[in-house]
Amino acid sequence: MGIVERIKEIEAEMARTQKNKATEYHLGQLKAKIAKLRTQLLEPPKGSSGAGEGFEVTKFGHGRVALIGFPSVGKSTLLTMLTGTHSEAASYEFTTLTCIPGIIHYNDTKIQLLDLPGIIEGASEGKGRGRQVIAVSKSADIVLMVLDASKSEGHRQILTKELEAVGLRLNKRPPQIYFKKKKTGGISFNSTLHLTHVDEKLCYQILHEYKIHNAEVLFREDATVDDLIDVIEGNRKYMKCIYVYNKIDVVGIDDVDRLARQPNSVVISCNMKLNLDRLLAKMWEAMGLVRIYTKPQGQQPDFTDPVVLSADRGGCTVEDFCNHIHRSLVKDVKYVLVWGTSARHSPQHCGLAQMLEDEDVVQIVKKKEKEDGGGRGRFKSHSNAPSRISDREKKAPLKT
Ligand SMILES: Nc1nc2c(ncn2[C@@H]2O[C@H](COP(=O)(O)OP(=O)(O)OP(=O)(O)O)[C@@H](O)[C@H]2O)c(=O)[nH]1
Repeated sequence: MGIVERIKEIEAEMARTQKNKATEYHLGQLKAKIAKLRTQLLEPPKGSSGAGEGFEVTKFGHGRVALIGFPSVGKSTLLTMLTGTHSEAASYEFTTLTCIPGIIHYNDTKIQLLDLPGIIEGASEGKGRGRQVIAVSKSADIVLMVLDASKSEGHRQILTKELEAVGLRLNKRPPQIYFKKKKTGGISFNSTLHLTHVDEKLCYQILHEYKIHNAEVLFREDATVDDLIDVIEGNRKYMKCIYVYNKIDVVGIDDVDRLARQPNSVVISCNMKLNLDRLLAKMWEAMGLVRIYTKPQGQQPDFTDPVVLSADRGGCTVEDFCNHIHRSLVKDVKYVLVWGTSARHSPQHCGLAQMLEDEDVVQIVKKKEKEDGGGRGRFKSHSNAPSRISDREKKAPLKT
């Protein structure tokens, strides 16, 4: 029997089983069995990267956004509108067969937008191009789920289910469960609060299903069995998702109003160019990018070419900023001067642990320079445009 058939069989058994206190252990075990089989199903064939031909697109820019949705909802039209890159759009389904990248220029940053083939129900079982689409989506920072405003609301649920089945968790944060496998010592089960969904016995049974006999488990929130399985599997991807309802030009104002009020949703019309700026603003907000402008000593900040940091990738402290410029920079930093919303007063003298915020301006004062020149210190040739800064530095008077 194939993996898909085994999953279906277990799902049928779960549907037949009544949910009550007596069956919860059995149901928990069945859930763990399904999770294990799904992980097996998703393992890429040996020797392949997971993506397929036409899907291996090099990462570019400061972030990556994937467009996913059913066929003919307007993904290609949206890519063309936002990036100017032409992606085949037509009124028949499955016009896009591979991954088409485009670049959005927004707020001094470049964001890579990927148009992907429409996915269908059963994508999680490898139907259609589902497997490749999902593999590429996982490589993105956020997902835009494009939906047809004139079609059933059920589409959103079906897509979310398909993505959940392959380990993508949309608009959720990782469960607050500490889990560590050990070599000896048995299982230690603890919680910092009263648990209503999982008890020690259920936890033991699930771990047993994974053949884990020595581990430390600490619940820091009232998590569910599914959360525990997610933590044990350890391969879940937690992503922000914006639900983009396209084609609002063909639905009534009441429907538009209802859709627009849902959380994480934006209503747009590509054909009439409606609300695209709102979509860009929402996308920017969800990506959580932080632009830091560098200021050479005695000169105006360089507002053309920010260093772009992200809390999800690498972090946003002064140390992360320095590492982004050059790995060896951190050990030379005496302190930094920060102007902007993260500073309590302008400029603020900060250390490496200071959290930076979007549009802060940073000047680095190096140890050696201070010692060498008594105030002649300056931030040299470590920005994204080194030659330009050092050229300007040569001419400019050295003020803070
Ligand atoms: N009424 C209306 N039609 C739209 C809008 N945006 C796109 N369309 C139409 O929807 C059809 C499908 O658009 P595509 O951009 O090819 O859709 P897709 O999601 O890329 O489709 P696949 O490549 O099959 O996955 C085309 O005929 C578009 O003209 C819109 O805002 N309003």
